[in-house]
Amino acid sequence: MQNDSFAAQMQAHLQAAKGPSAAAQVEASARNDVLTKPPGALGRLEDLAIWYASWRGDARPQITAPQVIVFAGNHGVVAQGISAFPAEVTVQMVANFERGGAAINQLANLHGAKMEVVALELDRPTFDFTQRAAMDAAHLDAALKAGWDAVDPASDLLVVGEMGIGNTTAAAAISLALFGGEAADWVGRGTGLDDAGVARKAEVIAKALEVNAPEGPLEVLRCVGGREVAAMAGAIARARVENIPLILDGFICCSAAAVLEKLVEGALDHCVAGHRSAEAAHGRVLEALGKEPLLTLGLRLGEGSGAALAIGILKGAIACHSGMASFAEAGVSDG
Ligand SMILES: O=C(O)c1ccc[n+]([C@@H]2O[C@H](COP(=O)([O-])O)[C@@H](O)[C@H]2O)c1
Ligand SMILES: Cc1cc2nc[nH]c2cc1C
Repeated sequence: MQNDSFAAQMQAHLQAAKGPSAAAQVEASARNDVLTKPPGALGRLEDLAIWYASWRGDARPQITAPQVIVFAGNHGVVAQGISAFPAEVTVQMVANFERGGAAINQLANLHGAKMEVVALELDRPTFDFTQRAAMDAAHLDAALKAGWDAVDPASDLLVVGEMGIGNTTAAAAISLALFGGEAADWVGRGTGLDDAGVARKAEVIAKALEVNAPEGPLEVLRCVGGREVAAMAGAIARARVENIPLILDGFICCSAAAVLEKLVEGALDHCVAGHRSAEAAHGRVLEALGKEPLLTLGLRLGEGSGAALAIGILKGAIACHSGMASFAEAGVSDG
């Protein structure tokens, strides 16, 4: 093979990936039509159930093996003063995840999801992307592969989350590069920047794109992304190839996902948006991806927390779809 980089292999896998099962979709829709409820009365839960069934190739599925993966990375661009918190919080929070003390641990436990934490070279932050590319090709490949390998192919639902002080700046730079507009459209407070900090962040991402001028989605990811962002992209791609439905989290997760959609159209068809974060630019990314969020609760935590909360909604949809009686079975008159 001429280009045997992991990134090129991942792209080829995405291009060759199968879609959902049309037969399961037809069967699940037919089942939905005869369940004991007025037509459409379960609203979006009905669409969710049919979508999930078609991706699993099973008209009456169960969710028994959800997986949550939290990727962590450090960012050289923190030297530009773009976060309200110091970089050491990333490694400290990884220890907290490992001890079970973070929000994501509680939400994963609540929904019976197994959770893994993948820390990506925390003592080797990416390069400051206002000076040069954040990663070289080998760094990008290693991070994509770490994400790809972290997915358990036996999972039946995936949530990918992240922890990385400075990563809303990376997500903003990615979004500006992929979708255009003004730098100011894509920056927000992150962990709690003041107005001056947000203005500085806009200058930082504008400079990053001037200095790097990345061309193509994978170059955008390499130049202004980060290890945990690339790992999320690798995991989302693997889930697509394995037909594992995935719930997207906040701004950083969706910027990683957007790289894939720009790379291969339809790469996110196995994804539903778990929530809309309070980071304003997240709503813009969701709109650009055509994804309607399930929840809008003002969360801006990351870690996969909004997506993990939405596991309950998807489980509710599947419990109704697969467990309810039909009109005929229950002896209820239909309309
Ligand atoms: O998921 C989101 O939309 C989100 C919005 C704001 C902040 N975060 C989290 O906060 C961290 C990044 O914030 P910052 O200000 O350091 O760029 C990182 O660990 C993210 O998980 C996450
Ligand atoms: C404490 C803390 C927890 C987090 N979880 C995800 N991002 C975070 C950022 C901070 C600062």
